[in-house]
Amino acid sequence: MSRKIMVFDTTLRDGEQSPGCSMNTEEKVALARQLERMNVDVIEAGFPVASIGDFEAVKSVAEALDRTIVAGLSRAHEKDIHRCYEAVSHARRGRIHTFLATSDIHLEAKLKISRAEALERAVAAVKYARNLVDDVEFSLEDAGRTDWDYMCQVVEAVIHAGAGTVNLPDTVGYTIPTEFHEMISYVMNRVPNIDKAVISLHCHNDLGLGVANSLAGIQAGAGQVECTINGIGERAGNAAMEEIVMALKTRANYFQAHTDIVTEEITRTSKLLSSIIGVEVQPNKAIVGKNAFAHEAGIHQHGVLSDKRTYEIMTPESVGLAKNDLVLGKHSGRHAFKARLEELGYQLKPEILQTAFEKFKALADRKKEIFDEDLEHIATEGMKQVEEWFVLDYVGTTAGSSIIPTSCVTIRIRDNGSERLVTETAIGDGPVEASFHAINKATGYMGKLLEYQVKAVSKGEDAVGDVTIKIQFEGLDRVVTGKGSSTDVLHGSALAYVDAANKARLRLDLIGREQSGDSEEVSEGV
Ligand SMILES: CC(=O)SCCNC(=O)CCNC(=O)[C@H](O)C(C)(C)COP(=O)(O)OP(=O)(O)OC[C@H]1O[C@@H](n2cnc3c(N)ncnc32)[C@H](O)[C@@H]1OP(=O)(O)O
Ligand SMILES: CC(C)C(=O)C(=O)O
Repeated sequence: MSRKIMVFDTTLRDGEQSPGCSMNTEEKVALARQLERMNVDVIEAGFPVASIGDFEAVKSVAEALDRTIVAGLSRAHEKDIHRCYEAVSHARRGRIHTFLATSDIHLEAKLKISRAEALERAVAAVKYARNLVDDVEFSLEDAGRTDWDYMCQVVEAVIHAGAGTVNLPDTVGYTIPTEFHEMISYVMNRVPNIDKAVISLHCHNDLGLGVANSLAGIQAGAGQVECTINGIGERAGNAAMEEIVMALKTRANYFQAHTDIVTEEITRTSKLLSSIIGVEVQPNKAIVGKNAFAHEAGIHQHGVLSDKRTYEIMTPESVGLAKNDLVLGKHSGRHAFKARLEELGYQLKPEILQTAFEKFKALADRKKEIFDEDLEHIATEGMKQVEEWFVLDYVGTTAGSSIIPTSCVTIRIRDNGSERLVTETAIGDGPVEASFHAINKATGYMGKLLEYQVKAVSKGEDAVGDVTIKIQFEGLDRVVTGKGSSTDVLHGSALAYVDAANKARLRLDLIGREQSGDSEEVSEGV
């Protein structure tokens, strides 16, 4: 008999902890909808006490979903748990996920409390959460380095206190598969009330073993696995959902376990995430890498031509790689546009859809054919939803082998209902850098370029170039991602930089409001 394994997706929480992978509320909701379409069982949408923006995002995801359980994370503190409750209570099915570290290194060096005190706090946190909601998960942070007998005591106590799910994370990716299998088996066999809760796994990838450990834990009897799309997450990332799901599907007989994930949605979800965070997966990444189903060598090609099963252990179609031939163009209307976007996983609000449709028409006038990549790009642009204080009015550059690259920009600055135009000129090592310097001068926001990526998002000579940049602005606590696109790379780069400046301005505004205790509803844009 095949056991059902619950899939707990934490792309929007642990995944978002990857540097430069922050998402705004609109983006989180779009991804959450796609995750629901994929049929994940639980979506962890954020850490509500962390900021007003995170709270709003969890609340909005909770409101947007129809059937998936929406979880929020909280420390083992009443204030955190209550804030989490305020956000997840908007879901049809809300879960409070609370945690406390249990390894001696974390207890002694970080929390500075004894094992007995940690046990007491864990139980108190679960009881407090259970008074608010029925569905409570407790995580023993750094379980991978926790003493096994103490771990069993904590697991037994939190189940007794009302936790329906108990998570045993390998927080720092320290364990190896055989050892992790033994650890989970130990807990499953020793804890007397273990059948009253689902045991969950949450494996990090510091030694590249996140997926292997997750599969070992499933074999040992765990009923829930926590993971992220594309394996994004703190440090080296989390176990990649697509790899776990396809391993269980491809080796179903071996594992005698399955998930309810609609695997044909995997590619679409992976691409949606990449386009939101501006981070591509490596070409040789299992399941979702560009080369995952490509065959280059003659012997392989010969084999595949004879019978695909010689070199393919799963079909590209099973992960949603089937080619779509529907081409939209300038004669297409709103219905076809909306329908295709929905097929691609984008359900945009009517006002965003209208702007996206206008952009699509403008692009269709310039390009012969519009491909899915163009549509994905337009939809992602629409989801940015960042209030625009700065709008690029003009950018012009001069460059060549014997002139110093110089750029002139005009920025429209909107503030409190008024508008003014500011024009600045600057030089740089290249034309792109010159335009960034000129934008710094015009906006007054001084940024330093950390990463620059340009990619043709569609096919043909008239392809749209998608520019993604990561900028560290002075006075800002995090790196900001800016995106811009144009058939002209210099124009796309300037648009990306202005986008980043708008996000920096929004973030500084948000920090100002949090410091002044103003909890008026805002959504975080970076
Ligand atoms: C393994 C994981 O991924 S855990 C999740 C990690 N994610 C995050 O931390 C993102 C969200 N975090 C935040 O926004 C902030 O850290 C906050 C709002 C939670 C706390 O901010 P601050 O109050 O400024 O505290 P700071 O982050 O500097 O330190 C953490 C504090 O929480 C305590 N703490 C850490 N884990 C827990 C826990 N599970 N339960 C209770 N307290 C905890 C630490 O001991 C420390 O306490 P102290 O301030 O009394 O020394
Ligand atoms: C809080 C828990 C689930 C976590 O993220 C970890 O241990 O890595």
